[in-house]
Amino acid sequence: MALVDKWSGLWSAVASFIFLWSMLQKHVPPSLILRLATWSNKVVTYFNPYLQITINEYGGAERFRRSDFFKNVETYLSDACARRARKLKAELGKDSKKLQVAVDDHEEVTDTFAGVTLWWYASKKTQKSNVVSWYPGEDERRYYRVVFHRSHRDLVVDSYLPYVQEEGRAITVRNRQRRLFTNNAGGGGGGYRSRAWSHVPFEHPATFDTLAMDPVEKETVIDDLSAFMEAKEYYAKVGKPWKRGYLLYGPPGTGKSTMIAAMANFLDYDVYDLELTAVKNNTELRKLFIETTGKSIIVIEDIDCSVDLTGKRKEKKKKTEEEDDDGPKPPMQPPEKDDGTKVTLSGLLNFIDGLWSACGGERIIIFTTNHKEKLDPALIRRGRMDKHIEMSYCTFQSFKVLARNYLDIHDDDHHLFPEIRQLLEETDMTPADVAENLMPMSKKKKKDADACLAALVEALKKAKEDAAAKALADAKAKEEEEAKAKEKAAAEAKKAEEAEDKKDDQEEKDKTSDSKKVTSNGDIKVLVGDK
Ligand SMILES: Nc1ncnc2c1ncn2[C@@H]1O[C@H](COP(=O)(O)OP(=O)(O)OP(=O)(O)O)[C@@H](O)[C@H]1O
Repeated sequence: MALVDKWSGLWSAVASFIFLWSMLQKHVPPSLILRLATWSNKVVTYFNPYLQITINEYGGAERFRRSDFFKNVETYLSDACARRARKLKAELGKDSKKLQVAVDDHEEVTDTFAGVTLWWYASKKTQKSNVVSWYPGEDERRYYRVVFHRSHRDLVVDSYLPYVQEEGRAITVRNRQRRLFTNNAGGGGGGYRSRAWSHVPFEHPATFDTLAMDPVEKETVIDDLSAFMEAKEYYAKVGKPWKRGYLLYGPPGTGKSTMIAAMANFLDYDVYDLELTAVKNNTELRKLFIETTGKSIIVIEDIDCSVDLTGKRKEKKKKTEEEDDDGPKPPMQPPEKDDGTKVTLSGLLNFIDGLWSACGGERIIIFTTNHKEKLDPALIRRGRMDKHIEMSYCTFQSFKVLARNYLDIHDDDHHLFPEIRQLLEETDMTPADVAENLMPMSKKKKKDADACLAALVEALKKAKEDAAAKALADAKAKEEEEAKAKEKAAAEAKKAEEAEDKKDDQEEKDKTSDSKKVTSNGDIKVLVGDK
């Protein structure tokens, strides 16, 4: 009965308020109503201890683009607070295969930061526009609103919101589908909407666990990458762009590309595979670089074969040295010209450490080569290529990684291991060739570790025999070449000796005939010959 009384009291109060309000609107001028509303707002604000901050989906400098801050808040709330919400929505992200679950509109969730409670509220407002929207929902603008006690204003503005922004960004990076980019021929300069890079999802499964290489060297690379990732402030402090260069060198099939994939997976970076032969000139190269994003690895494979960047300076230098030895100094060599028709060494050096290499930050540049000695020293000096990593033939340590990957052998006591260790020390076989031997012989046949290892032993023995035969043939060829050279030198020496003898004989003959002339003529002038 008491409850019914309370409700009827409330309804009558509401009804009185509505009546009063309608009377007020009828009899009081609108300017006074506006002033009354402003005052009442002020009174409410004065007594309300809570503040609110709104983060709009569009607005400010980003009128036509979804605000990054809004996206980061959305990601943060989905990750940190969605579990506490009762109304959620699920969407398939643009770049992600993962289902993204977010807090639904008109739903409130709480969060705590440094012991302070905050309330988040998601909602949307409809744009008032005369223009008919093209897509359903286009005129709706969503926003997030955070409410907190006014005593925590500084904490929220200075610490909490930047934290939400950073966390949201980090979660986005963790969840995104990474991409493998390749440059389009012509640098994407083919008109409207043409792009410099095309991409596919990056799904290479290689990791440092599956990479076969010397464990100590592997650890050094991992440490180096970890230090790079965490060194944002250090690079800023010393005034260097946040980038690092790696040179991977070694024979084909030793795992250079596999190492790049392992690095990308370790760092969670995108990969830009730059095909230099498809780049027209330095301008295009610069454009390609500018269009890369941060948190990426830029790779130029087989740099020695990509463009003629290697020999020119050396040839010029050699020529200059030869001419120095032989006589007059040549005129100064002109610097390598950029006539806009090719990528030059200086263009590539600019690409690595030019001014614009600082934009975006957090980039790794990797060159690979099978012939380190062919590269211009300027290209690979420390500071440009900070770390040189040699990928070598398969060692026993590397083999053990491959045996674990391919055959699930986790201990060292397989009876064939000692023989394999011995053979690997005696012969050069790339990890690619070792891996090939560890693959199951046919799809139908069950993978048999013993059979695979036996096949590897045979392959190693054969490789050893082939190498020995080749070394023998090479030595024989060298011996024959040396013998031939010796023979040739001896023949030439003999020829020279004979020529010398002939010359001496002739001189002797000439002397005899001249002296005869003197005796018969008795004329002194005839002594110097026929002249
Ligand atoms: N060190 C390694 N660890 C694990 N697998 C390897 C390794 N080296 C080679 N492989 C295997 O051999 C294949 C070829 O290796 P990869 O392409 O990485 O060699 P590369 O040195 O880049 O060769 P190239 O110089 O010809 O480009 C890889 O797909 C991988 O299966």
